[in-house]
Amino acid sequence: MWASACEAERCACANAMNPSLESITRPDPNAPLLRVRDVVVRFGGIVALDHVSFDVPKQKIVGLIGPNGAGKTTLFNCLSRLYETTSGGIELDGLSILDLPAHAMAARGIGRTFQNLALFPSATVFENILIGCHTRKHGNLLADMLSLRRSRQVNRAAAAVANELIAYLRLGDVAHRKVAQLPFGTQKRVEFARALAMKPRLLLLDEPACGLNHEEVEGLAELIRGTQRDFDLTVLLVEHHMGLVMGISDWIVALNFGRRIAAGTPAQVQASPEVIAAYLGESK
Ligand SMILES: Nc1ncnc2c1ncn2[C@@H]1O[C@H](COP(=O)(O)OP(=O)(O)OP(=O)(O)O)[C@@H](O)[C@H]1O
Repeated sequence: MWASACEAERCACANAMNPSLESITRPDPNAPLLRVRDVVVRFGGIVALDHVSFDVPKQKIVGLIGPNGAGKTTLFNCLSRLYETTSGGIELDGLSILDLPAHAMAARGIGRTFQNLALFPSATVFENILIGCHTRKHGNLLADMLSLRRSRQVNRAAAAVANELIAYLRLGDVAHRKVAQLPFGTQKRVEFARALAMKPRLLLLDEPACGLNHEEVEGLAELIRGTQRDFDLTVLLVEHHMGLVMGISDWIVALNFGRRIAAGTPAQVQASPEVIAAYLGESK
């Protein structure tokens, strides 16, 4: 929906800094958006991720599965820069993210939802989504503060994006209600909208089906597919709900005890003896 605008904005910034950089840094359109290479994370004696490697191709939905304690959340936390890797590399569009702080990830194009919602419960739906719009902003803050006109323009643009997302996610009826007063399924849609407000290229969804009923999970599958298409998104999805993850993913990566045990299409991964053993509790 607006990925091309983001790309143009990014190129304009790069050219303004140094025109000669454009030819050097021009992204390969066929390269994966995300590369995870040989990532190790240790917590004392626990090896949460053990030399994990995989790619997430542009504009695909990739599911990350594995039994409890497999290392899925640890990997998400590395991608959000909430955890440090012990070793290995993570690149977004060919550039390492490992030297960036967590607060820079939205501007870099990574948006995220959380397993246990991370909304502001006493703020309204509109305000929560507006926060997402401002989270991504990476212009010249001092110049904006000094210019009332510019600041008004920025706020108007953010409000327009928030209202667009409220309409897209059919949240119009509750736009000015406090999030704490809303059912859990609706709160999940608000968190989804807030993540989209950051205009991510890579959207990380952490167990979006958790706590939803059967009907809501069906709606969620349509929402993820539709959003991926309409916003040209690349999605990495951690999910225990096998019906959802197998139904919507183009590619699946399976972890167990911190190791990658399978990667392939949903059919290939479902047939993998290592995956079957891991879910039956037979794997080491
Ligand atoms: N901050 C931490 N400190 C110590 N150990 C941790 C920490 N975070 C995760 N671990 C450990 O790392 C391993 C992987 O945990 P992680 O939460 O990543 O698994 P998961 O696949 O997300 O599990 P679940 O599906 O239950 O959420 C587990 O053994 C866990 O106890």
